[in-house]
Amino acid sequence: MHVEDLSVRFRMPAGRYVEAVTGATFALGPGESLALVGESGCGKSVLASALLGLLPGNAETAGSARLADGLDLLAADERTLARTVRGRRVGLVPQSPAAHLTPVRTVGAQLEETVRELAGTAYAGHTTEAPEAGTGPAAGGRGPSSGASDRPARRGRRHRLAALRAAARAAAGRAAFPASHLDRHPHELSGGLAQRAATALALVGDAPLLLADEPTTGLDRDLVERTVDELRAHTRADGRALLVITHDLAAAERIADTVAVMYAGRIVEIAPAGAFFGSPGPRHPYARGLLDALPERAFTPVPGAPPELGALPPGCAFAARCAAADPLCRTRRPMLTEGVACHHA
Ligand SMILES: Nc1ncnc2c1ncn2[C@@H]1O[C@H](COP(=O)(O)OP(=O)(O)OP(=O)(O)O)[C@@H](O)[C@H]1O
Repeated sequence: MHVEDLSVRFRMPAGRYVEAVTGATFALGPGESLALVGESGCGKSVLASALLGLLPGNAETAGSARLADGLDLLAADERTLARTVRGRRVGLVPQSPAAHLTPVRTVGAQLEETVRELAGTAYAGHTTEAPEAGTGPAAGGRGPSSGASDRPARRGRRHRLAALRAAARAAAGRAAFPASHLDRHPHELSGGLAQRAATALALVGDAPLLLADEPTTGLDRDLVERTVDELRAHTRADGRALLVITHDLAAAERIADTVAVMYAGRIVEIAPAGAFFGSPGPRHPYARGLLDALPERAFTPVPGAPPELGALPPGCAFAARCAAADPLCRTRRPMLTEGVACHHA
């Protein structure tokens, strides 16, 4: 996927705008994983929603987000997005698996339904309770179990059902969800298994791009690591691209090839994960501050708070919190140049 100059703003009353995302540019290839990190409210989820065509009515977008086959996600109409993008070209690993799964249905049933929806006609009719054409009373008064002429139809139906079950089991297997738990409801699952069930749903359509929006929120550290490792494995093994949106830098370090740091709606630094988390480290003062705030590092929070996205300052949005800011920073916005948007990096 190539995202070029993607911007999203929300129209507000009295002609005001909230500039949620401005000029985001990045590329993501097969087998690669990019982590988009930043504090709450910096525009990460809005960017994800833009890629899936899930923005509310007051949103205006600009720029492009092209998939390898040339489809621009920002320009595509709802019908195209619903029929060919969500689940098929872009799989979504949700923020809260428990909320994403339907509580009253077993995991197996949900997987089968997703397989059927995404596969279209291949499994059509498997849930039809009525007898198939030529087998019911209206077709000659014979019950479904009588006569020879209905056998091929029933065999076909049984075959489709078996194929559907097999496809659902295969998806569960790929997400390491145990087949023995397919008949359980979401509330009968541990947090880890619920996460795997949600990942299995995201993998059903075999989408070449996975989008994971805060996939580790609310999980304990062990589970974060397992979830992240599993997502990473799906990317590496199958040549998928993975876009992970997270405020969890430890998870980002574990999963990403590339890190993009967002601040106040803009990507302020984009760097290979090894250089960012290791040596020479981040170049943007905000990115350095994020790492220094980690308990295992200096444990020193970035002072102050980000600006309102509806009232951004004219210069660098981070200037008010930055120890190195000078008059240039307060008046002229730094552009992203060679991976960093800072006058002093
Ligand atoms: N429909 C909307 N109308 C106006 N502003 C909106 C709308 N949706 C989101 N925003 C604003 O866009 C900004 C970015 O929000 P977003 O949810 O993308 O942040 P985030 O970085 O994902 O934060 P979090 O981690 O808390 O989800 C926020 O200031 C939010 O208030």
